[in-house]
Amino acid sequence: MDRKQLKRASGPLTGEIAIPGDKSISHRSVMFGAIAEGKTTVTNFLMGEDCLSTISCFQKLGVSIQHDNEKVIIEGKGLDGLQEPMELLDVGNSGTTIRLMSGILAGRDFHSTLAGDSSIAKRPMTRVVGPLREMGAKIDGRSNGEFTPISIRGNSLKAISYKLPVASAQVKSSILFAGLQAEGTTTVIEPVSTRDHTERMIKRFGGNINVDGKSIHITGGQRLTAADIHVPGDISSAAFFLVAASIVPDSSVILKNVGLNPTRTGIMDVLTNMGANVSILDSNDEFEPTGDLRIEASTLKGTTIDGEIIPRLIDEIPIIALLATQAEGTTIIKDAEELKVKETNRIDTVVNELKKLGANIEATEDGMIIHGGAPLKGAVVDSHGDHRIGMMLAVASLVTDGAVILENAEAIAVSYPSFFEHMESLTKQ
Ligand SMILES: O=C(O)C1=C[C@@H](OP(=O)(O)O)[C@@H](O)[C@H](O)C1
Ligand SMILES: C=C(OP(=O)(O)O)C(=O)O
Repeated sequence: MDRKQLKRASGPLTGEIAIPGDKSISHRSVMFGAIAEGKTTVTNFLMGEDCLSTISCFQKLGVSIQHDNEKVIIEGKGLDGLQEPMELLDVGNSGTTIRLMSGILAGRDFHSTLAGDSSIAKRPMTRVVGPLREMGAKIDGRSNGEFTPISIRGNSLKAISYKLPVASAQVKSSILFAGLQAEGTTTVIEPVSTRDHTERMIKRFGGNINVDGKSIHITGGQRLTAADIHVPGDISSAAFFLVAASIVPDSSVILKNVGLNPTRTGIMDVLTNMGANVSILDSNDEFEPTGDLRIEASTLKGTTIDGEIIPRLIDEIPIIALLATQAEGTTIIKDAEELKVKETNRIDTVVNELKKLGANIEATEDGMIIHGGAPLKGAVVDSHGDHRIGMMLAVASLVTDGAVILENAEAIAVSYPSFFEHMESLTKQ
């Protein structure tokens, strides 16, 4: 357990940093590289613990994967190249790993067992187990497959048409991976659009996928071919410094190489609505759009965040809650009940930890209400093993009167191992 003492910023945040690779895209680059035919080279891969769990699971499935810093080389032998693992597939803390891999394993004719840490053990799996069983996979697990460990005996699959009960890119992607192996055309219908990295990557690896509004169609039996992937920086990681520079007076920071896929840029819309001073300096539209961002401190006002924007910023809600404590007026976050099934119940952890710092914040059934302007003070706070809560609290320490002691700070390595280095580089005068 790592206890870290953090201090208020002694001046503005200045300088520039290159944001590390996107977690969602890094996971998918290994998954597609492993099931495609040929050598896939991935650059700017996120060396966070979650993505390393994905690499280790595919190595246990017999895939040769080498990595050296942010470069990963995967020798794909097609879906049929995956082999029955001799060991448990340990997904660590990563929901994306277990949910997406389940879709791949559902169509493989062998047995595998997946489990992870104590947080994964509490996260719901029926959302993927249900549709994968409908397609023909045999899956069992604790509480009839709702919780890990889950074991999968893959099978020949049949296509389904599936209306997602929750807006979840993980569930969508899991079914698309199974659909790639099923007989016929699988359709997934989303209630609200979610991140589309899987769809983009299927095309990048030479596959066919048809997106018609919120309906996505994929035909089984396709063979994918290796591709080179340069992973853009993670906007969900950039979000912590977008907020830090917005709330520490006189700051001016440049964040290089940030992924700007429109299904992920809800934070930019919220910053703009709240009066933040953020601009895109230079952008590039490759298979995933990217750009450099400039952010300067400004006066902020409260806003309402609800409806279709929620999946576009779901992982940024903890840091948006902190932003709202520094704004004039009230911020209301609604339609975000999915926060309850993340690494922690992020409605409760955000509210409880920010209250310890003196924030005027209350939990609601599907979000939270934040009354801005209450001065924040030092306290002992806890990430509860949730990387995004840990980083939000570390950013909060820049504006508290008095030191913040952060318990379980090590969780941050799940998605942003160089977070404290970057924070130091921007805060040193
Ligand atoms: O597909 C992905 O890479 C992710 C989807 C989201 O989860 P849900 O699909 O459960 O909303 C997000 O919270 C998670 O961090 C990554
Ligand atoms: C929810 C997250 O990830 P996962 O579901 O992959 O654990 C996250 O990174 O905030």
